[in-house]
Amino acid sequence: MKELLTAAQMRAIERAAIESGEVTGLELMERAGRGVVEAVFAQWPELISAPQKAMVLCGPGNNGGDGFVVARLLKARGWEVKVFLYGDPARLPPDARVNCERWCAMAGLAPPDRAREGDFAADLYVDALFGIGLTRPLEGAALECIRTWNTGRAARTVAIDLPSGLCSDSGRRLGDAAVRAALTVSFHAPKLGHHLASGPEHCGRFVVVDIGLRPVSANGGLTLVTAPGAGCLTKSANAHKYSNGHALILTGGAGRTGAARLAARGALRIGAGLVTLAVPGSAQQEVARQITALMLQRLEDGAELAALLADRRINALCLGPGLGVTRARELVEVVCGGAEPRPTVLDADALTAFGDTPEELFAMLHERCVLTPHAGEFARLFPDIVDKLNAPAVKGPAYSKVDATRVAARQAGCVVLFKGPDMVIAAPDGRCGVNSAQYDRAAPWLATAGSGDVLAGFITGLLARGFDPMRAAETAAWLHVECARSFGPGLIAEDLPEELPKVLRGL
Ligand SMILES: NC(=O)C1=CN([C@@H]2O[C@H](COP(=O)(O)OP(=O)(O)OC[C@H]3O[C@@H](n4cnc5c(N)ncnc54)[C@H](O)[C@@H]3O)[C@@H](O)[C@H]2O)[C@@H](O)CC1
Ligand SMILES: Nc1ncnc2c1ncn2[C@@H]1O[C@H](COP(=O)(O)OP(=O)(O)O)[C@@H](O)[C@H]1O
Ligand SMILES: [K+]
Repeated sequence: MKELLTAAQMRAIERAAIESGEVTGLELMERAGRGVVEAVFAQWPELISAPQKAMVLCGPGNNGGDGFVVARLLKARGWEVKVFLYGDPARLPPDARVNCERWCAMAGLAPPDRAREGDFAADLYVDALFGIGLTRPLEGAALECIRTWNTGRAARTVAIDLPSGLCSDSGRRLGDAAVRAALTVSFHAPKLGHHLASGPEHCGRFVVVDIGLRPVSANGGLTLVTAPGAGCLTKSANAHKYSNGHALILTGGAGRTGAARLAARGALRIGAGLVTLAVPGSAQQEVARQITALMLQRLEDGAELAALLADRRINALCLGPGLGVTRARELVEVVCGGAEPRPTVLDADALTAFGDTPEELFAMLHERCVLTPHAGEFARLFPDIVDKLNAPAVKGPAYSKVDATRVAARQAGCVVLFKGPDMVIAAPDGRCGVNSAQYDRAAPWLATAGSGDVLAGFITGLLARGFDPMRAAETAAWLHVECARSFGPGLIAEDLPEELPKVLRGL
């Protein structure tokens, strides 16, 4: 598990290290600047051989301080470096001021309106305007300069810590402009904003450098979802099929069974011992023609479902994919309303069915449910939360997808998995993970019809295998992205379950 930090947590870690006497703020700033220069040369090796020209835009805080270090290190290598300061040198914080003075002893400073005149076409542009300290939109000369960089010549733009204009805790632009970097170099650990919302689009390539701070676990359980332990998905040698669980997936009527079949295939591939599709009579032939290892059970209505659930070996359910909203509404009430409710994934139509009456759904849900809304479904169930998320971000820290999903999980009383490349998974107890399909894990091929149905099936299969809901959702989501990356271009939803064995072998 890799932690994702808020700006406040990062500051606390830095403060603790400085107060303990382990390191000075000045030394941390030097390491940060050195880390940026090394990352720049790793990204653009063509800059190493001969001195080049750099333009460094420093801001009024410690992000600016890092910029002065970078400027000095490049100049020491013979580069021609121009530094522009947005702010009053006399009001810089102490470490940044020391580095500003060191720079001024070597060369001059210019005001930022000069940084956009275009009289100095640089080989490298360094954004050291704002990092984790940005609290309001860019304005004045800073804004003008960033706009020029974005529209103009600045192909090699490196952002120090965070592209200026981006909120560190939410990944949202404060106001409407933020640096579009080709490379972003952050320190110690990724921040939320590097992975959420517009963050990845602005960061370009993203690198975290070690500046010698000790790992501390102080963030209330917010992690980047990473590979599950190799052992947790194996099957025990002496298990029989029922010890791996029995998942029940409910389908809609004729012509609408594809989505549930995709989910069922996913549940089976991820290792549920048995998977049954519960099908209305109208669709029985259609489904029977399509399946082999999957089992089929005719099921017309809620009364028949209640009777079927007398079989306690059915230990996980999936409702929603292709179910139809009328059937979904009836069946969800049976599944969630009964005594001893079972682990259940509610997706697609099972969520839409309660779009007008989310409170009725929440009243039935229990802590072993998992809701898997995409943005549209999330907005129908949690309109107030989405209003906050959609309100213009003008003040940092801005309301984030993590805030939204955490509140949704508390309201619903169960795990909520909010889809997207910046997927957030939250439990009502505050645990929260971000399954980021970005940077090295980008999986754009997942934007294909039916991929969400497979994800619902993966989660259901893991619930059947006895995973707790939060772990089932995180593990399934991680594997889902890995299947897409492993298959690559041309992926369609059917390929995801078929790619899973290869991904599992690689764990
Ligand atoms: N926290 C740490 O552990 C480390 C921090 N370092 C650097 O320090 C940075 C954080 O420094 P700071 O806390 O000084 O924050 P910043 O340098 O990001 O900027 C904060 C300053 O800008 C002002 N400000 C915010 N929004 C503004 C706007 N729109 N227009 C004008 N002024 C605005 C704030 O009032 C504050 O004075 C990090 O991003 C990183 O680059 C590094 O030196 C390494 C270690
Ligand atoms: N560009 C993308 N990058 C990574 N993952 C994506 C992207 N677009 C969609 N996804 C993922 O694909 C799945 C789509 O689910 P959903 O919207 O429910 O589609 P469907 O209903 O067609 O199955 C989700 O897991 C979502 O997170
Ligand atoms: K920056």
